[in-house]
Amino acid sequence: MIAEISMHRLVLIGVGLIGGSLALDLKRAARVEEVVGIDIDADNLTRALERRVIDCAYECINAESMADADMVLIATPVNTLPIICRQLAPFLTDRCIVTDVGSTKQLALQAFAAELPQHYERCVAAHPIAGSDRHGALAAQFGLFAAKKCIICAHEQQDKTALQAVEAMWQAVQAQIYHLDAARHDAIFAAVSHLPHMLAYAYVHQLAEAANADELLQFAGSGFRDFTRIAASHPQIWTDICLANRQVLAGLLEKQQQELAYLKQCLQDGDAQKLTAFFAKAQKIRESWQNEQIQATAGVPAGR
Ligand SMILES: NC(=O)c1ccc[n+]([C@@H]2O[C@H](COP(=O)([O-])OP(=O)(O)OC[C@H]3O[C@@H](n4cnc5c(N)ncnc54)[C@H](O)[C@@H]3O)[C@@H](O)[C@H]2O)c1
Ligand SMILES: O=C(O)C(=O)C[C@]1(C(=O)O)C=C[C@@H](O)C=C1
Repeated sequence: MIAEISMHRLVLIGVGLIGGSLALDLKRAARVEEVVGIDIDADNLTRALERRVIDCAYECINAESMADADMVLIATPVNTLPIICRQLAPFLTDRCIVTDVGSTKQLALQAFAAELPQHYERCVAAHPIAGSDRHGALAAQFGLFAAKKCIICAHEQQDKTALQAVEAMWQAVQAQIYHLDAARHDAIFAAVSHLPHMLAYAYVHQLAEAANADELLQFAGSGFRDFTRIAASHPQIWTDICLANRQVLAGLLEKQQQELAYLKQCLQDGDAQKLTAFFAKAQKIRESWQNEQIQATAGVPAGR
């Protein structure tokens, strides 16, 4: 059992879907007295204040916005981490913890090590496996992380109390903590998150490039909706993720082409047996994954 967390001031950099949702839950659970929001989008900050996601707003990192921070949570596109860490450096007190929520973790650890060497021990790389295709402060919601996994990629110089504080923060919003090495994390999420996003984007492009694209979209139903939901995700967020993980991802795209080539061959051969076997194997895997998800979330209060 991890100790409870109680913060006076949390500085949230990037007041969007993930950072905003975490702020809402921490405030509701009375684990933080004040959330300071920093974001480059002034309109987004206004919406965040209106929705009480944050208590005060700043458009830049400076002595005033960073004053008395117990923890800094970076929830911006992953490519912004190095510059944000560089900007933070002069304002971090010894006790302040720095953490992030980015979808790729080797880049986060590299940014912490390169830009915050004096503070590296108190930098904790984390990644909640929860989200949606929406973005910005208006998308922030209560209960987003309940019964969801949160991966922590601790490093070799990790300060134990900083690690425990970040674990306690995610436990306070009902996330389940898992630990992974950063390279392993990036390889896993290339396969189960980044690749499906690229495939959904590619498929939407294939439709859009057809001569009768409007007609195709007019008749698209729930199969189209379910397969392409994630193609509505924020372009900058996903450009950064895919580029940060490009090596593993390129290999997986190559493998996907082999799967498609196999399917094409089955069609050309009119091989119903092979096709059915292929679909049946996928169906079984998908069904058992779904059953495990249902069991894992059993008992989570409704409306979360
Ligand atoms: N969307 C998901 O499903 C999901 C899930 C888990 C983790 N993540 C990770 O969480 C992070 C945030 O994603 P999100 O979905 O909340 O995005 P979002 O677009 O909802 O929020 C990001 C916010 O960061 C702000 N921002 C961008 N650059 C900035 C900068 N240099 N300084 C300050 N603010 C800046 C944007 O204006 C925006 O308000 C990303 O690193 C992403 O990889 C996303
Ligand atoms: O639900 C979605 O829309 C998501 O894309 C969530 C999702 C995922 O791929 O599972 C996206 C990125 C993350 O880093 C974690 C979760």
